[in-house]
Amino acid sequence: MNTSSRQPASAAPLNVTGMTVAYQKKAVVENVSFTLPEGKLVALIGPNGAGKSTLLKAILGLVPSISGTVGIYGDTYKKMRSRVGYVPQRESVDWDFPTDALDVVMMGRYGHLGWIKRPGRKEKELAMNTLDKVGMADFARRQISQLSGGQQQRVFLARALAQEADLYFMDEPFAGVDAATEKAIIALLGELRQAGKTVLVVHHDLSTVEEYFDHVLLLNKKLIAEGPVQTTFTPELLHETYGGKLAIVSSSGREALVGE
Ligand SMILES: Nc1ncnc2c1ncn2[C@@H]1O[C@H](COP(=O)(O)OP(=O)(O)OP(=O)(O)O)[C@@H](O)[C@H]1O
Repeated sequence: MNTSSRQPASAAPLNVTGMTVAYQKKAVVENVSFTLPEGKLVALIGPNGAGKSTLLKAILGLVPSISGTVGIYGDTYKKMRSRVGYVPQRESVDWDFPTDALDVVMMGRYGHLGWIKRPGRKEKELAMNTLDKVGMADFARRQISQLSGGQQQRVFLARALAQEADLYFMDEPFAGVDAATEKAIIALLGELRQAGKTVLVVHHDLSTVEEYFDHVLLLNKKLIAEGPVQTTFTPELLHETYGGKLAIVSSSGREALVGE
């Protein structure tokens, strides 16, 4: 049996080693190394300016890194692109771009289709199904500029789902969404985990980390710690990550941790 072109079954969804990224020669991500376990929901947390978005973008080759390697299922991102889904930060998207919700979701299928083939009925159906999943089927033909912030976020999640990726990166999917959208996103994350997908989420609300996530990466330019939430999301490591910017408050009898 020729298995030379196959990846070992044990290759981790994501393996980053020695990642350093600088803007104008100033390092904002420094020597970061970690491996993500398969089938987990992982929170990437740290104070404003800690380098969270930059780290995601460097992994995806959207900003250049000074040093470091990225392995995705044991291969390069370029080769594994179709297995990766990315939900960018909402502010980084040009919402005036003249396109409707359904077309945005169909863009998620291009990796499967190649650029030459035009999406057909099957692709459209799949895109409609994912819009339906995020409660946006009625808005399929609405221009994205005419959607609310939470609706735009749902459309981008639908696009990532339509990609049928195995490893997802989401940059603050909960930012500025209402309680219903937050619930919808959490349900989706649960479904992805159920299906064995791995999801790395930049997250700000420390009070929900324990409830939503399995695993956590604590970043402040350097990686302070990473591991299961139970052993890594500790007051000591959070203080180390956030420094004086962290306040601990009591909420419903339980100690909750609040970021900036
Ligand atoms: N294009 C850029 N050019 C120069 N500096 C940048 C650029 N993008 C980000 N930075 C700087 O790099 C640092 C890390 O920014 P980044 O957006 O990665 O942090 P973050 O942890 O995602 O922050 P936040 O939680 O506020 O979104 C910050 O000091 C920021 O000002």
